[in-house]
Amino acid sequence: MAVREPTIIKDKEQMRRWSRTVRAEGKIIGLVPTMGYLHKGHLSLINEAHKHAHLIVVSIYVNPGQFSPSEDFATYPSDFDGDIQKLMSLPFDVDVVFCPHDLYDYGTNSMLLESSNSWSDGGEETEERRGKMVSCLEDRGILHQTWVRAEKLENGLCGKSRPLFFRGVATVVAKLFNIVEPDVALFGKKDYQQWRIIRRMARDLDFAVEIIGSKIVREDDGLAMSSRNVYLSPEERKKALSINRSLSEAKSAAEKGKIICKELRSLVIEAIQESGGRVDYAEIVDQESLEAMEEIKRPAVFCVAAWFGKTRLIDNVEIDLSQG
Ligand SMILES: Nc1ncnc2c1ncn2[C@@H]1O[C@H](COP(=O)(O)OP(=O)(O)OP(=O)(O)O)[C@@H](O)[C@H]1O
Ligand SMILES: CC(C)(CO)[C@@H](O)C(=O)[O-]
Ligand code: BAL
Repeated sequence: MAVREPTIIKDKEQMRRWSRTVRAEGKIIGLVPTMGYLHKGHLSLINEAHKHAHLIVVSIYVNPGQFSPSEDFATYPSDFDGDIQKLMSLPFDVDVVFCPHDLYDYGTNSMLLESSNSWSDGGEETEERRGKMVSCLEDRGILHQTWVRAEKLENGLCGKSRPLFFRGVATVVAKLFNIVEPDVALFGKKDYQQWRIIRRMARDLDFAVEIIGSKIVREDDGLAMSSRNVYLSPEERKKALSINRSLSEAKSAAEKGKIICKELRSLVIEAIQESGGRVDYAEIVDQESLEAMEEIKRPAVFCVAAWFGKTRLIDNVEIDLSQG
């Protein structure tokens, strides 16, 4: 069990002061960015951070910049007290929980924060403006106008159905890096594309942060842990097992020599559809570039997103046939 409760920091200046003070003492800082409602997947990232850093910061922030107005920003699950209890159950101390009220500049439009679906400039809400792609952030009226984009990596997979998602993720992670100034940051490979984009961003923009990807943590029955699993009915949850099951079958088939991606994709798509899921995508892509491939001849990752009822789940499996 942890000995000390984490210090809760809500203010970004205070967060930066804390980091700079401990850095001056020679401490290595590890950051684990999250949106809260912690589960064992998050705790595994924190465990990993503990191996690489002297001090650990866990951020909890549901970022309006990465949700579209039709997504679940307003209802995203949260349980702050439960999260702190889970952190206290770790065999070491988490030093800081950084949970800013907001990370964006709403200027004089702060009132709009309270009501969604409002435009920032008081202009008329026309169909044309509604049709424009906006995140919850723009929908609520902000002064923010600088975005980080990984122009190629963000296009496929989740980027197709969530066109502004990775812009929001990369930007908020860049902000967190600038505020917390960590030496190392941990991301889960469950969100494979996100992890690759953050790595690329850190490299392209010279962030002095080592980005570590951590393996997917699963429930005993194989379902990838995810905060959104809480939305699933017991029946949908059972059906959702088809994702991991079919991905594992596809990996075994590839290891036995079935390397044509079209065939492997059909196997997974059919299994998910038969179980009652709706496939958003099932793609086999290069692990680095995330470009689709026709045959598995280099390290690949098979990524899936599928809907079960109103819940969209993602999962993936790495397939590297050179690993014997
Ligand atoms: N099962 C998991 N195994 C490993 N890492 C995970 C797992 N689930 C989430 N993470 C990682 O935890 C970090 C914070 O993720 P987040 O707070 O969005 O949780 P989540 O469970 O992925 O939520 P959501 O259901 O909204 O996708 C991310 O780096 C994410 O990849
Ligand atoms: C990385 C992240 C914390 C940025 O908001 C979020 O996308 C998540 O929880 O995976
Ligand atoms: N786990 C990444 C955050 C999201 O899917 O909204």
